[in-house]
Amino acid sequence: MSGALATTRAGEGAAGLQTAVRIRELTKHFGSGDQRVQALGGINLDLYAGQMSLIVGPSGCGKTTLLSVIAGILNADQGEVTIFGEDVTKMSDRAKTKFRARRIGFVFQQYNLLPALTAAENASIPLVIAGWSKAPAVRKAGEVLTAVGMGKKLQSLPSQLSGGQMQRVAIARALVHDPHLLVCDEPTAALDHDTGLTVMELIRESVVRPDRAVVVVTHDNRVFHFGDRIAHMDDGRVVEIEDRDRHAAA
Ligand SMILES: Nc1ncnc2c1ncn2[C@@H]1O[C@H](COP(=O)(O)OP(=O)(O)OP(=O)(O)O)[C@@H](O)[C@H]1O
Repeated sequence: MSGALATTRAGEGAAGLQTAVRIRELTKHFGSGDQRVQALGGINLDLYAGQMSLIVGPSGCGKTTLLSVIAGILNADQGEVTIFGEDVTKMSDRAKTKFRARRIGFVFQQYNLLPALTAAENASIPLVIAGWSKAPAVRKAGEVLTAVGMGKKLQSLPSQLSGGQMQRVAIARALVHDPHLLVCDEPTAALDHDTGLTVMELIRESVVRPDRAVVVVTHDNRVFHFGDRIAHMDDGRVVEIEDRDRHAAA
């Protein structure tokens, strides 16, 4: 597909869209002394609601580190990350865990399904963690699984599913608690090309709503065209931002 493409310098914003993720002067190092590695070297980036944003760049440039800080899994050294107006970098670990459970959904390259649980039970986990009792949680998970094309596999175990089907279960699990932000780390990396495209389409359809945002880390350039905003990273920095008008005439 093709659409109008605008390239801006890192840090510039797009007008008229609600900011979902606001990142300012974010730094992160690992190790110390000779082993010290700068993973993030002062990131400034805005990602918008109603959009799918991609974070791309060469191996080791800091993509997963950035996604982990956005998702509140990893603490930054310095800087600020606000998610729909809430500053995760200022939260206590306890508050962050609660915030994550309520507001964020996760999809990873590895599906991380529990092998002894059915598809519906796996997808219900965030609701059970949020305090739902099992029967309504599994029922709700069944609805979301049906919406992602897995209605006939609710009782299947992960070992009975293909990679693409397992990723659909993982997507249903990520969406079941109706998060505002969906973060995906290489969601297509373990899938063949066509299945990868279907999964990206599904993620896009499921989350691109005015009050929701999705951020995908990927090195798979075959899925770049799904992005509304593409942040290119190199050596711990955002070096270029592409904004694509998906509705523009080809
Ligand atoms: N836990 C860690 N301990 C030490 N160094 C780390 C750790 N995690 C990441 N790094 C280093 O930080 C830098 C950024 O890593 P990161 O995993 O964020 O990159 P990436 O762009 O996601 O790479 P890839 O595409 O290969 O997954 C790399 O130099 C990496 O070796």
